Amino acid sequence: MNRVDWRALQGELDADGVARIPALLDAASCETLRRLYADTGRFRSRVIMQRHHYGRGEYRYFDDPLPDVVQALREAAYPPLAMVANAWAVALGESHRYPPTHADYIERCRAAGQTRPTPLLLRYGAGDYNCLHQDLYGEQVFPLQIVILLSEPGRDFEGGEFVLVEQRPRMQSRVRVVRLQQGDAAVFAVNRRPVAGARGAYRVAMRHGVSRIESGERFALGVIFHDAA
Ligand SMILES: O=C(O)CCC(=O)C(=O)O
Ligand SMILES: [Fe+2]
Repeated sequence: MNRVDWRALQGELDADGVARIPALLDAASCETLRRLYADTGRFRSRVIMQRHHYGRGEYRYFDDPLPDVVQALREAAYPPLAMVANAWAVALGESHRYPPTHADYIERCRAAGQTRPTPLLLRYGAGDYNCLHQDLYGEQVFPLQIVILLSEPGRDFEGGEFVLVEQRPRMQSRVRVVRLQQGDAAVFAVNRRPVAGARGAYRVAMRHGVSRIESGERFALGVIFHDAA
């Protein structure tokens, strides 16, 4: 995490609501995380997406204690992202502010009854997809999250692109495909973000999802900063 240029990333997030971090994890770490999927004792729950009309595929929410790499990622990425989150709150005229450390923020989630960890591993096979959605789990919402692709496109799977859709006021929706390679991360807006307009900032709603996996198997790690009720 030390090599991440947070300043540049903050600028990209302000401009686009999404930023890529190339090679955040090396291939060995990706493989280790991918293999954890079968280790059912590490997870608090499993979701079969088609049962809830979330798409097709499945995911598992990690239980406490989180894997070291996930815990470290949450702690290291939170402070620079909280600066963006606070600037967005100011721009949107919202009064809440995010505390400087993730431990402080988790205390706030706990006080709101959001005590269950939200980092997750997702597994998709051929024909699977993830419908456009927002990862909201209670009143406490940290407005940025991270996804890391654990499989290699072209080698492990085809299709399965991460997409973001922006709904701007009185305009038609706009889609962005974020091309990731194994180990790359995307940082993106969870539910809304400010966009500078002629008369101050306006609010843009964001949703994300994954297009159909055409073949092979695709794993991803999702790191969400608020916990769940
Ligand atoms: O599989 C993906 O790339 C997206 C997963 C997702 O929806 C998330 O991490 O919140
Ligand atoms: Fe998601």
